[in-house]
Amino acid sequence: MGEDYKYLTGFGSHFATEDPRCPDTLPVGQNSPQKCPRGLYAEQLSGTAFTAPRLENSRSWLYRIRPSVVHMPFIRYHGAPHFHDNWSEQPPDPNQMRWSPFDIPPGGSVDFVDGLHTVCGAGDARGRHGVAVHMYLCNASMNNRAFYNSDGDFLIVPQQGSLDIVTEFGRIHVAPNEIVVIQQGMRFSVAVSGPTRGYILEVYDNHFRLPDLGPIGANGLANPRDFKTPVAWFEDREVETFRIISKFQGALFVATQKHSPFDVVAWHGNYAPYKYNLADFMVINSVSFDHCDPSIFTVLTCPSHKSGTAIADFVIFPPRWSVQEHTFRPPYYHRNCMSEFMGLIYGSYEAKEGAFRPGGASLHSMMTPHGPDKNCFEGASNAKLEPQRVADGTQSFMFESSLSMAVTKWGAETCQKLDAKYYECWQALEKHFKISN
Ligand SMILES: O=C(O)Cc1cc(O)ccc1O
Ligand SMILES: [Fe+2]
Repeated sequence: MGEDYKYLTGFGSHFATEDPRCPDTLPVGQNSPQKCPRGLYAEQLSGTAFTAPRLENSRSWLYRIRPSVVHMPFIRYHGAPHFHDNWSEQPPDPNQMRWSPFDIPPGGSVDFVDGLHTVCGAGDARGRHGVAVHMYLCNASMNNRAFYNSDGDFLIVPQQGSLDIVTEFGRIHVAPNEIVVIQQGMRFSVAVSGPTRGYILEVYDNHFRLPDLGPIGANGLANPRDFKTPVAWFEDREVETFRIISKFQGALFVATQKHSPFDVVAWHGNYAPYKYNLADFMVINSVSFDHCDPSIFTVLTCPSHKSGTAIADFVIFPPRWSVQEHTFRPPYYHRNCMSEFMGLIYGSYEAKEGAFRPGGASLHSMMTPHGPDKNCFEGASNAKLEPQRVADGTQSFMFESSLSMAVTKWGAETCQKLDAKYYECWQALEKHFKISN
């Protein structure tokens, strides 16, 4: 359970950690000694180009029982047929989309990897430019299997059921209302207990970072010290067949080996997975009037080369006080040059209390109009503007991308969750116009 897990704190820190069973394992004063302590192999995992600017440069040194290269050749893997990056399966569709909660398969034989389903995305893994949104819908633990993504990073948002994740860097427990980021190349294995569902934001271009705070100052929003990276943990386990599954150029491959890849006894560096509890987010908002843009709720951002424009932002709508005077407080009506994918962890979302439910989703594509439904508009236009708690007992979020995302065939048809009547929630909005004010 969660209590056994130990973490180091700080976003992007330069960590140094040894499994407590093996102190004094990290080489002192150098990375590649002629012989590593305890007969381990040294292996570097690079998260940026060797020559990336120092502030962005990320890599870690892993001291492991065997180097990762000890595996049989990769062959194609066909176990997760709905997990892909083919964005041309469906004709473009600019309509507002809303999905009912995605079904978790019955029984107990679908693990995290085989339960990956791509909903929408854009870009190209070969060009290292793109974004994808996936659901994981599973009910079984990965058994002698590990996964890594050669194409980009995963930001995982559990919605139902917690995940016990073994990584090369150590063990992470993550529950709904927490997120975990596992970057390109890191091997991990997910154990679940029962029906399990969540969302994944995958980015190809860059790693996630904390947003700049500008005039907010040095503190606020997601604070660096609340990000948690696991301490080193290893197992020295030989098995008949351990499968390493990789997503490479959008396709899945599997290689077998006869030992657990979770054999890193100690590691140091600043390229490591981390988790974050959304309850730790310090919310900033208007205390006078008007509705701030949702960027005030940005937890993490994956920047593009265009200044201030994200490949994808991870934005949350946390429980908070709403105090604005003479203001329409819910989200405004909106057309955006970005794509907005939203999900709900629990509770309801203030702009649409109806059929947007936990484990479901919505997509408002580029320039597609959206905003409060009729009930929300009428209610908020006439509400007494007292200080009020909003979003209590709820947690919704948005993946906002500067890329124009296409919906997969699974997202549009196979999942059978797309609500053809979503548009109706706006049709009853009345004309209130009077030429005399
Ligand atoms: O519900 C949405 O569409 C997300 C959203 C929230 C908000 O507070 C302002 C703009 C916006 O797009
Ligand atoms: Fe919006």
